[in-house]
Amino acid sequence: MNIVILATGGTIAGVSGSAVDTTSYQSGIVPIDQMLQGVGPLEGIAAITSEQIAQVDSSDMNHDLWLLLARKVNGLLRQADVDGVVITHGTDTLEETAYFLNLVVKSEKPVVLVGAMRPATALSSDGPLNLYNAVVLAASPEARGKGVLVALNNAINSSRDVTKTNTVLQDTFKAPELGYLGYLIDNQPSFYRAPTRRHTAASGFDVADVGEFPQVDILYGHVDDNGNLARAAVRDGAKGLVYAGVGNGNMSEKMEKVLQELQTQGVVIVRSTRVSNGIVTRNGAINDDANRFVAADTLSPQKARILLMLALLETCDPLKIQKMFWEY
Ligand SMILES: NC(=O)C[C@H](N)C(=O)O
Repeated sequence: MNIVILATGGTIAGVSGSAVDTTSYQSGIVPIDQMLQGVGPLEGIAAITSEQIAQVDSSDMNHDLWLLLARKVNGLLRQADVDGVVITHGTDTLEETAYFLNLVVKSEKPVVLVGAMRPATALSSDGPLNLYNAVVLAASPEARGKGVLVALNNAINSSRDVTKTNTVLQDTFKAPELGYLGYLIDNQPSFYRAPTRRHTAASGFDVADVGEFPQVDILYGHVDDNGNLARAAVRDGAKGLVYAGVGNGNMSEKMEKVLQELQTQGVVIVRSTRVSNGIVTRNGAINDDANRFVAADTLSPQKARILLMLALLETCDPLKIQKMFWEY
């Protein structure tokens, strides 16, 4: 088995002043070669090559790095001598990079994102075992065809459904409503379910020739929202807006009027929710047919933004985009 590790930074490569300091440290310091020295047992699992793609805190992840990663991963997975890819990443935006790649990687071969909650210098750092498990997963036949996976803390999650649920604890990556895909314990991945939505080899999205994405902004719903930020985003060039509404993607009459007005100017409006569980149903709380809005299904606002960015490369038709939100 040949596994390539692409390193982008994060806490897994972080350094703190003291071994018991697990929140004030600098992310993205330790190079991947050095990180691998701490994971000796990997030798028995796969032949590893690695490349440092970036060295950032994942709050500084950006679309240019996404495009670079997508091309890199697609190029590697086209090679017959590469069996899978592991990407080390900060945990703050790991779920976004993972879902983006889930939509644009064109291969059935495993792609696994991994990070850590404790810096590399901490007592009981979770990085080395997480990295080891990610390589085990990427080298396993069970991970093929499951889309881009997220593996931390012995749990395997689908990139579509996973989210960071706790700011500081190691047990943070979960798919609270749809559940883990499986566990990875003692070198053995055990899958209990598989993603049903289109991804990777079955995805229609292709970013091979994309230079930049249409601007899509997220707005957070709250009581007495007067729509000023929505208008400002569009003045700033937004072609799409994701509204993290209340409840079932709901909003006040005042906000609905603002978004209707922006929709008639050609801006695509997706209704997601600030609630962490549940589905935003079409024509549920709000009449999407009449407003020409799109319902985000179970995608979180940050994942809805990614799907909308990719969708807008192909169409501005809200009904076609709605279909994508039901398929991906
Ligand atoms: N645990 C982490 O990796 C958090 C860090 N701030 C990052 O996302 O890069």
